[in-house]
Amino acid sequence: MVLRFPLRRSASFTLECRTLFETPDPTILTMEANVLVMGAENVGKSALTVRFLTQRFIGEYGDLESIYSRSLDVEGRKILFHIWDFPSSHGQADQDSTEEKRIQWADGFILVYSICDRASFHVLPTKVQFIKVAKEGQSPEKVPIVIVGNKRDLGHHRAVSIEEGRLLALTLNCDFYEVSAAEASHGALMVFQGLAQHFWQARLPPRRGIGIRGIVKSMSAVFARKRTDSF
Ligand SMILES: Nc1nc2c(ncn2[C@@H]2O[C@H](COP(=O)(O)OP(=O)(O)OP(=O)(O)O)[C@@H](O)[C@H]2O)c(=O)[nH]1
Repeated sequence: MVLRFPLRRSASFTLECRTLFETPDPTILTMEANVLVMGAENVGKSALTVRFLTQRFIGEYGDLESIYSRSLDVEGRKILFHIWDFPSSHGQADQDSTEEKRIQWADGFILVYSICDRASFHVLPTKVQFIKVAKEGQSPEKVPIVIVGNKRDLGHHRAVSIEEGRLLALTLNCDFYEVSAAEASHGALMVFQGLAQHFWQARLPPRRGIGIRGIVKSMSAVFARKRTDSF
């Protein structure tokens, strides 16, 4: 299926998007997940999203709010992402009233900052806290949050070191990537692949250890069989 998405400004782009409904093979495991892209203004939220959707960097993205979809194959499993890209330039009042709604919609979060903009880095702890409060009652494993330091190509304007990014992510129990949406596609892809791994993990039933009872049971079964075999 070829989906046509409105893009910011007058442009539009065409995306080859194979959805779950076109996957007749029942042996392929599939799932859907909603992802919210958050962060301060101008950090590259749209650039990262469009990179993941089209592998392209188009430079200017305007301020259209959109939900995009793309499916991704990860280790033989298919995941359909719905990605809500929200421009931070929208009014603060509007943001406050609808942010909670967007957070409730989302299964996972990408928090973007620019490595050249320290203020965009400083807002992250508050955002993470806001998500955790809104998603209270759900275990952190089920609500993955990824912190992404964007604009890695602008190293000469760097205001946040990679170590600071890593440390913050560690402190907040989030994954961390530093990428350049402008330079390459693999950074955006890694971010979504990482999220996909989390979603699959959360969906798998918790692994139970065999336990002492299980070991005793298995050993008894083996010895019982041996005794029977010797008759
Ligand atoms: N050099 C460089 N510029 C980038 C990168 N990512 C985005 N930009 C530029 O940064 C500016 C903002 O990018 P957007 O993707 O519109 O940022 P945004 O966070 O969606 O901005 P809002 O919609 O205003 O919230 C644009 O001029 C992009 O071309 C990057 O990795 N490197």
